[in-house]
Amino acid sequence: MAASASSAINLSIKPSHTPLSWKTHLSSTSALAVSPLSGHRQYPRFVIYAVGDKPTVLVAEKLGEAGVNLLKEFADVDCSYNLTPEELCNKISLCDALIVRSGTKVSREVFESSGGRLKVVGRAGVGIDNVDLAAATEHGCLVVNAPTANTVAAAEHGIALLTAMARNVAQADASVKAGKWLRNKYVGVSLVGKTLAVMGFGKVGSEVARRAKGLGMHVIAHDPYAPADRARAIGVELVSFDKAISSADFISLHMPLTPATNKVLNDETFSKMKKGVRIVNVARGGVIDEDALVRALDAGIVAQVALDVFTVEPPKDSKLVQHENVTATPHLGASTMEAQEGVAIEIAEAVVGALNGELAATAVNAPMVPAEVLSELKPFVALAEKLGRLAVQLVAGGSGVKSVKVTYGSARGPDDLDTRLLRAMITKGLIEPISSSFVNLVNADFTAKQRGLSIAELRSLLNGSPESPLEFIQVQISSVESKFASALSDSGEIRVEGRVKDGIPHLTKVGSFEVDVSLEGSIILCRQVDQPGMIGKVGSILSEGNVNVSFMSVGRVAPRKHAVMAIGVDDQPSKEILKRIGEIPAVEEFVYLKI
Ligand SMILES: NC(=O)c1ccc[n+]([C@@H]2O[C@H](COP(=O)([O-])OP(=O)(O)OC[C@H]3O[C@@H](n4cnc5c(N)ncnc54)[C@H](O)[C@@H]3O)[C@@H](O)[C@H]2O)c1
Ligand SMILES: O=C(O)[C@H](O)COP(=O)(O)O
Repeated sequence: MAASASSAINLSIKPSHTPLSWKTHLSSTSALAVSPLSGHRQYPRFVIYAVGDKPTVLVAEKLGEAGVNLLKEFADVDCSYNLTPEELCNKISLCDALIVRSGTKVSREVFESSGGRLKVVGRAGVGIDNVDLAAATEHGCLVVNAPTANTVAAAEHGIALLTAMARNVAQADASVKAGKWLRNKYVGVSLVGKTLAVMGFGKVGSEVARRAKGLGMHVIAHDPYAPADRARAIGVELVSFDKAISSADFISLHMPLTPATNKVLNDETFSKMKKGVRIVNVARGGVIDEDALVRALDAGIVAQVALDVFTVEPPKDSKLVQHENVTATPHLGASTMEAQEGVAIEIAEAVVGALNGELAATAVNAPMVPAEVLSELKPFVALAEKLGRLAVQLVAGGSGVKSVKVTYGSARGPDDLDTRLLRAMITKGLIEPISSSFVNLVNADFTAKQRGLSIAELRSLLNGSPESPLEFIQVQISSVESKFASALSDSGEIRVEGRVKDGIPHLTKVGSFEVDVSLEGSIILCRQVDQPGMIGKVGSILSEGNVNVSFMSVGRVAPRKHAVMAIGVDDQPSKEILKRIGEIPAVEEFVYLKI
């Protein structure tokens, strides 16, 4: 019985017409592909490769050996470093996955050149500012990163730069090697008791803070999104941006490069800093306006800076790098043996998993669905796509679909049901039969929006056991004509509804007729005047055409009135066979639908 949630329409799930159904043959569900990596769950709808096929992975920057070996167990691996943008674009149409570090620009042209083959970009590291995410999403290409394995390495490099800068290690080393002995020139400053402002209190920032506290520094941090309890646990005060930069003796940058952080250190913000401030940047070069930094160094506002990252790498502006108060390293933050092995394994597992159809835990441009949730939802995900496919094929002149309403009937509360995956698959089912678009979890929302297709999701909160995540999914398409008028609900929308039975998706309602047919193979829907012998007549025409019937079900209003017969068929009936079904006198309308 349906109790309507505040956002849900009030649905009656009490059968209005009793379905009569029997099964002539039920094929077993196809076996799941086996991953070479143990412990990975498989999700057949996203599997891209048939058994025996090997995808090709292009590794465009040096990757730790353990990661390359892992990739080789599953894929043909092409390690080609230092490709020009043109060479990358030329190669990419032969690749299913691409792995890069920060040195390769994965531009829109790369996605456009891939001809739809590129399915995954793996960023062997944290920052994804070198990947055009919008273009990736538009092309249905998943982007994954390796966000944890280089955290400690980056934090250690930040501390190395902080201490080296304070004691002029790099400059003094160069002068000794040049035969000089300048003990008075390279007098440094102490760290103990000084205030360090950590800008960006994420993984690296908090590890830097922890270490700086160990050096006796007073640490404050600015991060609009950081949880206060994490800061409290480390003994760090979270403060505003202005307070952080104006009270710091040292500033260490650890935020991502985003439109909000682009050139966040500029003439105006330098002018708010304490005279003689010292700055470390192991985040991204673009967070500093480099011309303004040279001015601040020349004016003595900034006494020293230590830079691991630059707006353009390698840096072209020798004025900054050559400045005597600048210590520079060539983007070495993640470059320890340990971090590179860790990152390589992290990204190889993510890429192989994604190519195998798993939803990556480190997906950057797709919803992350925990494995337990995924395994529960798996049969409903298949149902969702099939209902989308059926519904759109019922539209007369398919491409006019603009407004779709999806109702999820569930005894679970709205917070316990993540529908993003279901919505994506319904979208895939709605769009793919009527277009040449390739739709997946990554680009489903984008593709729907681009086509002007709006999908409204509603919940029907049911009483009963919440053991199963869903009882039914209903897809309704409004403001269209149907090529099978019986699929229209009383309110004039095309309506199909399905359930999962014994792990298999079933069609359970068409318009206001209750049916029960397993969603495998294809379906013939046929409206007839309910009378004896109809099932036999249709069945024998199909058997004369050598069409194997897998399932039949009749939903009727009342005995001897209208009925809708749903027939599951394994083989595609010829036009002649379909014509003969249409010619049975009691048949009022029929439609053949590919699932
Ligand atoms: N130099 C290197 O080799 C190297 C190595 C690792 C990471 N990094 C870079 O370091 C940065 C941090 O990496 P992470 O792993 O700690 O990432 P993270 O996502 O764990 O942390 C980033 C933090 O920045 C915060 N943030 C976002 N916008 C902000 C803003 N406007 N102001 C202040 N804080 C803001 C976020 O809330 C988050 O807490 C990234 O830019 C990454 O690319 C560089
Ligand atoms: O964002 C990152 O992970 C770091 O900047 C490391 O970049 P890299 O992989 O090029 O060393």
